[in-house]
Amino acid sequence: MTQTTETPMVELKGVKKRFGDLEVLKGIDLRVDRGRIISIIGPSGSGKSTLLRSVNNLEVIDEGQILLDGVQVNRPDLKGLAFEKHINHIRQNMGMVFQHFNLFPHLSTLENVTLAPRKLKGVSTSIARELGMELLERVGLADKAQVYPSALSGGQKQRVAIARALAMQPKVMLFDEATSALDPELVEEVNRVMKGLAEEHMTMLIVTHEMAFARDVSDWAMFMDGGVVVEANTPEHLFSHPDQERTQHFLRKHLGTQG
Ligand SMILES: Nc1ncnc2c1ncn2[C@@H]1O[C@H](COP(=O)(O)OP(=O)(O)OP(=O)(O)O)[C@@H](O)[C@H]1O
Repeated sequence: MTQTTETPMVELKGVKKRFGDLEVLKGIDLRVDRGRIISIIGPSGSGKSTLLRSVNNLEVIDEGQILLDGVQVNRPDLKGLAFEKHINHIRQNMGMVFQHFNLFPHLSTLENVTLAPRKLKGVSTSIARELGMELLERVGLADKAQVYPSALSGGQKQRVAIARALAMQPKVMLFDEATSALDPELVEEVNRVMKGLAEEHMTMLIVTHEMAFARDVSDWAMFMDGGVVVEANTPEHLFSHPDQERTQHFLRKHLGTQG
């Protein structure tokens, strides 16, 4: 990707992570400029989720550096409350969407969206509701504001989860297989919302098994295998004529059915 002198929105330098004897990330470098969309693809177990979860410190890395807009996320020098304060501040700037929506079942759709701005940012209830309704409108669910999650389809739940993540007005959105748990007919409605964010130049890191979506939506695509970045390039290049045999083999298997 063309490098600019601008501070990257997200930067990883030599990131390593192990679980016991298993080294899952073996020194990852990545630079994501403002407004860019990066998709991360690769076989199951290659470390994609661990990488994404490390970005907002849901996994604590063993070595290397992660920076958000120039501010170091991992801070092994900070302990206890000082670290809690630091990481809470960082997380306010990152929206994360998981495979399983993790909505609060006892809160309405609108309350799910307004909770974090009210509790973490001290936004007044009326302003939070106004913003919440705008976001529900944006994901096409304004008419479901008063409904509880149990009455929503998987695709609708995921769209609420996206609205909830956007409510903190994050600098970057992280998507960890956001459509993997959905029935095929519900995938498109979530993809549409993600494409809308891409058009608005939201910075996004997307871990996905959907090759066609990754090819269409991202500015840069990264193929991981065995905890390393095997190959990274524009989606046009990576998906059409990958340089590495491992990438070719993976895409032959996956694009054959989805492209
Ligand atoms: N908390 C954990 N404790 C121990 N091992 C873990 C933990 N989380 C992940 N792993 C292991 O780390 C490796 C990478 O997992 P990760 O979930 O990052 O892969 P992935 O590429 O996202 O896979 P998938 O596409 O199946 O989600 C796997 O071998 C997994 O079993």
